[in-house]
Amino acid sequence: MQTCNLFSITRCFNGCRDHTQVSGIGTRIWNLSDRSIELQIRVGSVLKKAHTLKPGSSKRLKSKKIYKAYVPCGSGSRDKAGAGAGAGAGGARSFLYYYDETCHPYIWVHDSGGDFSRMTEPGGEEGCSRRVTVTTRAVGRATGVVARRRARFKLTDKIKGGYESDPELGCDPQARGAQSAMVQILPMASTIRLSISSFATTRFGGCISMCNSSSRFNSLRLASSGMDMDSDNLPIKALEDEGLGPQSQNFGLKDCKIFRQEGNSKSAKTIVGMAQGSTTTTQENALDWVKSDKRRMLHVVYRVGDLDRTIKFYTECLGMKLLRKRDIPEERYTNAFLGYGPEDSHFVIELTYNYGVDKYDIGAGFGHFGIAVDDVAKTVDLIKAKGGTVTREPGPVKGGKSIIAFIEDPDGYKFELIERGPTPEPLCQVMLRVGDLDRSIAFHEKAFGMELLRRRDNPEYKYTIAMMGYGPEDKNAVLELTYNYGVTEYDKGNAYAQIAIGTDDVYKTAEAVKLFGGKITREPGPLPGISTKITACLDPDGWKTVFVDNIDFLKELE
Ligand SMILES: C[C@@H](O)C(=O)SC[C@H](NC(=O)CC[C@H](N)C(=O)O)C(=O)NCC(=O)O
Ligand SMILES: [Zn+2]
Repeated sequence: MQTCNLFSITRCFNGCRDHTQVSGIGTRIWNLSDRSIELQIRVGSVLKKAHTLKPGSSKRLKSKKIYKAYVPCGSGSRDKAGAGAGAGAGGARSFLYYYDETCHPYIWVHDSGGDFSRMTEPGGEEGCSRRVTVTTRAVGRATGVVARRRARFKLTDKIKGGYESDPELGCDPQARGAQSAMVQILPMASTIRLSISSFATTRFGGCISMCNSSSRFNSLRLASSGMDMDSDNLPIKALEDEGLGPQSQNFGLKDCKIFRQEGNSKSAKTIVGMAQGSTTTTQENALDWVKSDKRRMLHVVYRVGDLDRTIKFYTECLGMKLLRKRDIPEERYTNAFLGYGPEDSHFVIELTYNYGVDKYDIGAGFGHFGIAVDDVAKTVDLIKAKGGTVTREPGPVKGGKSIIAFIEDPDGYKFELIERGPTPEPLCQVMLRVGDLDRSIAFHEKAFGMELLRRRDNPEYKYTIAMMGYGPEDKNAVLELTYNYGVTEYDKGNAYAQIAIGTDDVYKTAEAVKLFGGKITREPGPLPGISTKITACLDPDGWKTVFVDNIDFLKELE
């Protein structure tokens, strides 16, 4: 875990009271590290500005708005999971809000994926304790507040130490003595999960800010102790345990050399170690959440060249029902949903017909869809009678006992017919080929919260399969991952699109995906034109999954 040293100072007027800045004064961000960093200013996920701060240099950001500043901790660094939190160049590791309407050294509010924290100071008195109310709320992208929680913090200022003057700012901090703020965080709310990383001034005068790969799964961490606000002992305890006593919670500037902190390597290592510990905490929090999230495989999406041709085959040969169709002329495509039961309780197929496109390349990575039938031979006979294509006659699977057969639909998609007793989920498999089975199992367990239901190695035929899903294989649709010995990559073609999975929180889901090595290809938020919140991602093999907000999904079906 690398630390970076950022320090901000802003124009103040007199004493340490909350002021609304005169417009145009702005906030100055210092780079106290020994390497250039890129300061990325975004609104939402849109990169508005990028500034390169050389060591010891600073940049004044003129705004009265809350900024979300991406601060890559070390150029090119990536967080442990290998995915940067932001899309920014240089491997932005975390992004921070800062509030530029206070003349106090900044408590950087770590934030990720849409949490929004605003510090407001109800006009404290100079040099005395003040209450800082931090209101955190999880907001969807411009979709308003999802949840609002409050915590009240007691900020006790002790005026001592010294600012370096900053002629540019015209604010001569010397004139009013320096500031350093002792912060005692007395959380009033027991459930708040807020990640505040801070400028912790070590006993040796260094200003160190922790840029941990923050995520929604963080809890409050001063120096990234990973302490959860829910715990009785406060972060202060963790720091004391590490010999970083109360004085280490200065948010202020005491002894802080503006241009180069003389931080003590020991304390830095300690804090870094704590930060690494907190990354584990973060991952543990994410795992817990992912496992507790209400998830279900909703539908599999793929493209066909003739919608009516496919609908006819699926209904007449495979016994599916046409559940609904939707035409999106402005986007020049039509969807048809087919399955063996209603979408609010069954895994279904979402066909996509793009106007004028009658052929797709299925590629080599897509394997098959699995359909459980009570009599494979009978089904095969029906398909043959309808002129369908049978590519593998009914019989026991090679190296196993299950009776299977393979057929192809009009576009060439393979369907495995699997002989099975009555099941609530006849559409029971999506088989995709992967290049590293252990990597794929771990990813689907951690990032998707799936369970490894079955793993079967077939050395005779040089392949291994793993069944992953959210419930028993005979009652739920599963993702069948197939590894062929020695094959690490497949051409994915352009026909198969993705699986859609339901979730209670697309924002947290996206964070967990990033945390465990997935790539977010569509930031969480509402689809244009409809309010359904989704996020899209790629797994380590490049297979796409879309997560859909459970409540929005049901509203779409109404
Ligand atoms: C468990 C059941 O749903 C299966 O899909 S296993 C079927 C078996 N799979 C493979 O052979 C996978 C490896 C293959 N090289 C591939 O990449 O698809 C299969 O297809 N067996 C064929 C048979 O005739 O039994
Ligand atoms: Zn299969």
